[in-house]
Amino acid sequence: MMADANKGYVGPIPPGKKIKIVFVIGGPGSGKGTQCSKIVNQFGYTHLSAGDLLREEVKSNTEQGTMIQNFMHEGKLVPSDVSVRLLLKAMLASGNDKFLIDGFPRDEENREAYEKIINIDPEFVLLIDCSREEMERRILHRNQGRDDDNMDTIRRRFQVFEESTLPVIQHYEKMGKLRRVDGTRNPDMVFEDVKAIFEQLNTQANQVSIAQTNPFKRWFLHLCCGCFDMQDKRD
Ligand SMILES: Nc1ncnc2c1ncn2[C@@H]1O[C@H](COP(=O)(O)OP(=O)(O)OP(=O)(O)O)[C@@H](O)[C@H]1O
Ligand SMILES: Nc1ccn([C@@H]2O[C@H](COP(=O)(O)O)[C@@H](O)[C@H]2O)c(=O)n1
Repeated sequence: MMADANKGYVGPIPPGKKIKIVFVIGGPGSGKGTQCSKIVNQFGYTHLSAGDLLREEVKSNTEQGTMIQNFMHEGKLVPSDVSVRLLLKAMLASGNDKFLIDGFPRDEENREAYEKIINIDPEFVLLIDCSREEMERRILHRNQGRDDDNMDTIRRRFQVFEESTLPVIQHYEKMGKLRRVDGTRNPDMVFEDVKAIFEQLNTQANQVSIAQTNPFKRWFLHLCCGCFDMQDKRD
């Protein structure tokens, strides 16, 4: 039971502190970063983009930075232990207890490394669904000077999404953790659906905390909405 006792706790984060993780995934240019900024403003999460953390590391001019740059230039996935450790470091530095992890996990290896190193079950996985033509159009108009926003690399990034990320999506779908939104509409319309998903999570969390603190309300909630059995998995 030792491993279970540590499950969910990241390094010096005190045991008992509840950490909320939401993964945000979708194809390249589907609007993950755009929706994450809106979620941060409204719901107070810390936004950690795996791609941004890797781009920051490239700027460090270290051997690891050069290795990362080569992978990114080819549109390939950087070895998972590198991206997971960058995420862990950023989580520890943030002081927040709610994280949006954007662009992660991108493949089964990412997911397994996360489960080995961080191992906090995501509350849910938000999938921003978008057609390939629309994603391509957005990336080609993005104009942020990204080294990987060129046609050759974009093609490779789409291939990685279709071959490696789809199995991760299927995994979370089977677990009942996937929340899919139609990302082809304008950003505010997409956010309406995203907002509803986060509000539902808050409502569930409130019901659980009321249920845990007050036996009468616990019984009452049981009668009203059957949430008596809802348990925080990490308790
Ligand atoms: N719903 C939308 N409708 C139209 N344009 C959008 C929408 N969402 C984002 N965009 C634009 O499309 C481009 C890509 O968006 P964004 O960077 O948020 O996508 P992403 O999924 O994070 O991309 P990547 O995976 O390549 O980092 C940006 O220029 C952004 O302004
Ligand atoms: N889990 C990840 C995420 C990203 N990468 C690399 O970064 C590139 C850009 O990612 P964006 O999310 O910013 O589009 C991506 O093409 C990969 O090269 C990664 O390796 N692992």
